[in-house]
Amino acid sequence: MMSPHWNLAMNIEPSSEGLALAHCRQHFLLGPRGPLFPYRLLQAQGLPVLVEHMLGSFDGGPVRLLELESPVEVEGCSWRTLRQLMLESDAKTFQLLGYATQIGTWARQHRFCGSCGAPMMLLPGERAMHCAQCEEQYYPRLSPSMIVLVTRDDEVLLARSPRFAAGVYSTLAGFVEPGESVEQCVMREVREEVGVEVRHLRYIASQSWPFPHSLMLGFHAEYAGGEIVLQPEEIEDARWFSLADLPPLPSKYSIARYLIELYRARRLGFEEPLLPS
Ligand SMILES: NC(=O)C1=CN([C@@H]2O[C@H](COP(=O)(O)OP(=O)(O)OC[C@H]3O[C@@H](n4cnc5c(N)ncnc54)[C@H](O)[C@@H]3O)[C@@H](O)[C@H]2O)C=CC1
Ligand SMILES: [Mg+2]
Ligand SMILES: [Zn+2]
Repeated sequence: MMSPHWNLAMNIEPSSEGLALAHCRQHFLLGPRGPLFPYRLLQAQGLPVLVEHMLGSFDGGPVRLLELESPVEVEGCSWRTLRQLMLESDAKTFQLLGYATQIGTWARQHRFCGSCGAPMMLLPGERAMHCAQCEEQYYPRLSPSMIVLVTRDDEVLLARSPRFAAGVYSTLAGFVEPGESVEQCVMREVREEVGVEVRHLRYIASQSWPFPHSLMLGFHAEYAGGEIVLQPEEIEDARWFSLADLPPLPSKYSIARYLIELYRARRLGFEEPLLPS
């Protein structure tokens, strides 16, 4: 597994040196040299900054996040979605942007206490917002989600959501609901989305996924019975594909892709892929 090249370090000395990202609702400001700007340069633009967070260090220098109220125009720059940037970035930049977008989303959504409505303050030395009235802490939100490759010998069950790029098929995924285990979630989501039963779940690996704040828990599961029945609206198509003849697959940074390539490698005796970090 690849290890991160940047470190979470909130206690970096405040100074106007280093780099910064400008983020607003899963969009980043993009300059001629990408999404990372000299901090001083961004500061000088008079941007509508909602909150500022120290993210950590990247290639040895501090990186800050400026969460903006709105995606204002900046000369010579444009706004790009995190999804577009995923396709254009190297792995470590995507990891930094994924982290930044999760912190930015949380910071934007937790300025006021959800219980009493009072303005909140950042807890010193922690990534948490604090309500003094309720004595309540709010940490960044994470949504556990399962993702599963359903297998039947040399075939795998892949599906399309109407949101996918043309031709792309992927594994099944879904959010864990209150009161259920991840294993129960796998069984339920597979039943709901494609109408089949699975058995012999095998946990494979996890991945932080910033769309918008999922923690993906990845499985392989064997087909146990039933015919494919598509869930209306959610699933546009689902089929069995032979490992020798797979359709276009999702991003190389996705655990979906990893789960498929890992199974193929194990069945057909190829070298195993690396888990995207
Ligand atoms: N990294 C990867 O390889 C992949 C990651 N994913 C991620 O898995 C997650 C779940 O996948 P979906 O099929 O979209 O989920 P899903 O099958 O549970 O359906 C999505 C719907 O669930 C509802 N929902 C329930 N709990 C929710 C929550 N905590 N947050 C948001 N919506 C919630 C909403 O109505 C939403 O429209 C998403 O974050 C998606 O981006 C999905 C496929 C591949
Ligand atoms: Mg789903
Ligand atoms: Zn409160």
